[in-house]
Amino acid sequence: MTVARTAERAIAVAAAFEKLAAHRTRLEAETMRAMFAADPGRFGRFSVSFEDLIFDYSKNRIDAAALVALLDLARVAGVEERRAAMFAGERINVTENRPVLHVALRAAADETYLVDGKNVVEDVAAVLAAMSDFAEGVRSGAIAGTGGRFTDVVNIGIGGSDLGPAMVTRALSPYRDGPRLHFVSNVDGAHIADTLAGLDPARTLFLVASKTFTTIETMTNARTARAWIVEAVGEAAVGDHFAAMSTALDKVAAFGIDTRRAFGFWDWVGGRYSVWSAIGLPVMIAIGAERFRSFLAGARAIDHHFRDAPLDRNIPVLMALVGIWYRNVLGFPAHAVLPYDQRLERFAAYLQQLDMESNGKRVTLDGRPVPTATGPLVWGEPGTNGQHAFYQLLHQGTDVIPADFLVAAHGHEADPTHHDLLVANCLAQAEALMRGRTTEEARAQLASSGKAPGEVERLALHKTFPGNRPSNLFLYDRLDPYALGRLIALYEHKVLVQGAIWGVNSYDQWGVELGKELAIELLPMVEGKADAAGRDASTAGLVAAIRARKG
Ligand SMILES: O=P(O)(O)OC[C@H]1O[C@](O)(CO)[C@@H](O)[C@@H]1O
Repeated sequence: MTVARTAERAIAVAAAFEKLAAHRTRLEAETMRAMFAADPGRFGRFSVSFEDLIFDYSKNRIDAAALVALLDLARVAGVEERRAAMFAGERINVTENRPVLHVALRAAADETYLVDGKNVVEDVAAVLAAMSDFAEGVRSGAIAGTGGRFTDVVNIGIGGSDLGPAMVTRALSPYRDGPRLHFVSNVDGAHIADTLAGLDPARTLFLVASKTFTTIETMTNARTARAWIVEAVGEAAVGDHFAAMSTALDKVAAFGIDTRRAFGFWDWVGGRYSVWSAIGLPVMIAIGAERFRSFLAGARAIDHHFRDAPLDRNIPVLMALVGIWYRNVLGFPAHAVLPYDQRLERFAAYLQQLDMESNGKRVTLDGRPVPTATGPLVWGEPGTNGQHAFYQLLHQGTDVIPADFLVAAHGHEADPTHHDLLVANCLAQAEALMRGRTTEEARAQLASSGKAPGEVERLALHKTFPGNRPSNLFLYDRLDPYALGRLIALYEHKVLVQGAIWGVNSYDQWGVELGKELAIELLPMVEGKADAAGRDASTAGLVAAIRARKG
């Protein structure tokens, strides 16, 4: 099976996009408000239920005919082939010559995922068992520091070795009953200094998380942590206070971490897809091995849905197609992620890496320029906070920014007062974006509030909301480990579908390299060990200014 884009396929994709342009012209004359008024069955037709999860995509500027055209695009672009190739363990990460098999990390024991003919599910199970022993040992106190039971665990990692576990442990705080967790990612010494302030070295465990075990931020922070332990409790204690998660176990050993405390994973796991692997160890320490397995099971349920559901009932496929419609057909540059859940405060940051590092690409699998726009800017904050910050622009700004709302029917707190208000706000925002308020309605409201006719006219346009602003809404019972696993997997598979349509490799990230290389070149100049001759005038000028200030 080939995942490369043949000339015939590129022509078919271009033709499918042309057809979509015709649907855009027709739908530009429509509003969602009118479509809802004309069709009481719209919610049923444009939503998909999976277990307790509802994916409502009815508040989008699409109709049945446009959806059919989008599904055709998915077919001609080879989405089904790319999906099959991923599940089959083919090397769909063509620039690094690797399979992409994060689905194997959450496989059931009786499933088979092959890499070069070998079923990797057994290896995954072995690491999970070792992680479980270690995590439960830390939680029970059987594995302790030189000063007794660990009170604090510090994960040192960045990107995929930080964002996943940090987001998930925050999201699942009602399920946390292990030691306190901290995450250090930034090379800015402030991050580790502020984190370690107040911690007891004798009761602190460090987890050094790095797929490559070469990332300069992580290695720098790990060395600082090591020095902190050595200074407080001595060189001999280092072994008791460190563990590591990596694909490079030789480098872990070279760093001086006991390989019995090193948890491995494989090069077919991308960093931004690695929270299900050993990189999830801090999550397991926080919530326990059993709940971690439930997190994996949620993702597995979505893997099966993605693999088996017909395209027109397939939630990740629909998420992707709606996104393609806005990005490529209507030309909207951004996508907002708006969880109505304070504990999902890191969710948008997590999705930024997942989506933007995956599909922020400009060439196709065979190295030609992509003929369409690719990944949008992904950003967001939890509601209701965002409502009092940037929603003004969402409602009345000159750009249209499609949004995903996420909300649970139940909160974890006993008193439902807050949660009911939260849910009402979430529904209200989605409704307001869709419906808007016409100038006539604004006038009527101003008049009924007693404003003089002149004031009514002066303010009516300011109080007009254009509406017709799209959103998806994910509703589920409760944000438990299983539900969170499902949500993340939905977005992972959305990325695959969009990457297949754009014809890009969603699984490399060469775009992060240049800055890293230049930082290494610039370091001696910042340190004053080399001069900046030959750099551009701005960089050289700034280096000189920094040197002058450092004295
Ligand atoms: O886990 P590592 O190898 O330290 O890499 C950290 C992060 O750096 C990147 O390679 C580039 O930013 C990410 O893809 C990755 O998640």
